[in-house]
Amino acid sequence: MEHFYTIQGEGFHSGRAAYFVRLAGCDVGCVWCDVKESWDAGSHPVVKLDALMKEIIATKADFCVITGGEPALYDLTGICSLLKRNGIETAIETSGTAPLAGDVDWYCFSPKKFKAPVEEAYYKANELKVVINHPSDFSWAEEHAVKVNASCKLYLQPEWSKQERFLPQIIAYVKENPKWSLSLQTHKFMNIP
Ligand SMILES: C[S@@+](CC[C@H](N)C(=O)[O-])C[C@H]1O[C@@H](n2cnc3c(N)ncnc32)[C@H](O)[C@@H]1O
Ligand SMILES: Nc1nc2[nH]cc(C(=O)O)c2c(=O)[nH]1
Ligand code: SF4
Ligand SMILES: [Mg+2]
Repeated sequence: MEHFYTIQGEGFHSGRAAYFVRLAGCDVGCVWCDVKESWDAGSHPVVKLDALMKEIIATKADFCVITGGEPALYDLTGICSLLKRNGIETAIETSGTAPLAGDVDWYCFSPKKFKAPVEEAYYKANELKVVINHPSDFSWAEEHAVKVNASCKLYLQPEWSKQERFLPQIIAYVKENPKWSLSLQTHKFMNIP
């Protein structure tokens, strides 16, 4: 759908320079999704992998985030190995609803109520990032936290349009449950992609 060099705004790698590759197509359908225009893969142009790699390598990026849409719908073996061969670390942002084909260095798992994740998401996850959109999402987040591997980092991220309502609750929750950290979509505050 689009590709751009920016700052990772969310989660563990927040603040780090990152080249984003956003693949179009998603079958999850979150009501609050902030990139609904990514859902229809057919409405975006196909980009050749070698051309994309040239654009990435032309920057100083040492980190590439593959997102979407739902990037795990695609076989990412080729893009991941090309990035690795060029010394670029890879990360994926995924709802974990499809098994991942491709070797990534960082797996950010953001489960959704709208479609159940596959079991491999729980052991592959380096980071569990749960969007808080309803008071019941705190206990829902805990249901996933007990299933992820022991070294997985845990984040709660307010749904962007409900930040004013949920931020105080997330702050109080993280203070009571310090295994969780707060993740904000800092790129939106900075008005960068
Ligand atoms: C747009 S999604 C694309 C990757 C993948 N489909 C997923 O959901 O993880 C990227 C990240 O943005 C989060 N996100 C999407 N819409 C959001 C919103 N309105 N507020 C906060 N986070 C949101 C998702 O949960 C996910 O962690
Ligand atoms: N700067 C920036 N950071 C991000 N982290 C995750 C994003 C995503 O949409 O997957 C995202 C995004 O769209 N922009
Ligand atoms: S899974 Fe990700 S891209 Fe798909 S609708 Fe949900 S937030 Fe949007
Ligand atoms: Mg985003």
